[in-house]
Amino acid sequence: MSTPAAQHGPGQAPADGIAARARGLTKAYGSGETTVLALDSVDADIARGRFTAVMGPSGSGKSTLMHCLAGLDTVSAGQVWLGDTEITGLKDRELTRLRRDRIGFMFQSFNLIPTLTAAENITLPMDIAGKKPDEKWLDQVIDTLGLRDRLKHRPSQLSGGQQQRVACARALASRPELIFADEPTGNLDSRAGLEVLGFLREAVDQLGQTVVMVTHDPGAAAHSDLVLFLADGRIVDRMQQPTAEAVLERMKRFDVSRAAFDGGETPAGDVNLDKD
Ligand SMILES: Nc1ncnc2c1ncn2[C@@H]1O[C@H](COP(=O)(O)OP(=O)(O)OP(=O)(O)O)[C@@H](O)[C@H]1O
Repeated sequence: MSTPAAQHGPGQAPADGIAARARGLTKAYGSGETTVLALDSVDADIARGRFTAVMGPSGSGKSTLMHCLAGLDTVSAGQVWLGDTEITGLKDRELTRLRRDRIGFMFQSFNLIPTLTAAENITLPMDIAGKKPDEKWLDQVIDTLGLRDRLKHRPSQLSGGQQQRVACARALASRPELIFADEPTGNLDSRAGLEVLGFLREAVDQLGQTVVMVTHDPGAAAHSDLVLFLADGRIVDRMQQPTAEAVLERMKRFDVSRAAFDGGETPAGDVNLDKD
């Protein structure tokens, strides 16, 4: 599914159908003996109009990968494209504009403004950008998310699930090229979590959006089209059309290899450490 890095010069457009692309993406924190290699030469393609989940043990680099793909963090080496724009090397101001205009974000903690109504929260990023929302699209998003009768409520008057639906509508409002969701169900009970996952699925299937979701939950990952598994800063496996059971089984193998490693033994041997 990937094209060798050598085929891409700086700023050269990636092929159609790819919403975001990373080549040789490397991120190190700190320096000298305390250096942590959070991402180790990652190659990844995020397919347009698809729902991609990112999973892996704690500290494997999931958030760092998302932050680097979204232009929220600088990279140590390698290249990242959003659509046909190479974002590695862009200046802060250009990155801010790119994130505002082309990317939607959802976080575990909703990040809504408490003094604003649901409607105001949904359009806030566009208001800040001085852009008028496409009313037809916005109506469709609000109806798809079942928020029509909650628009005048403030976040404190909404349940967690409703607040996350508002955050989802905010992410969708500008019809972004890519939505990044970082543990979007982490603060929700299982029923509200399922609802939000269902809406993300609908955003992909019915509204044609592209979603990348970081999660620890195999059940949540099962709503995606493709799971990327990270371990020690590398993509070590991919699973198409995942089921919760298959994802859980795959995650257990990380535990086995980690336990063996911690015990000073050779890892179980069934973990696929091949990149791409
Ligand atoms: N700002 C930072 N400074 C130093 N090290 C960092 C920083 N951010 C992340 N790291 C390290 O980089 C590695 C990857 O972190 P990251 O948060 O991407 O992992 P993760 O898979 O998202 O973890 P979790 O599932 O626990 O959220 C970890 O070893 C972490 O300690």
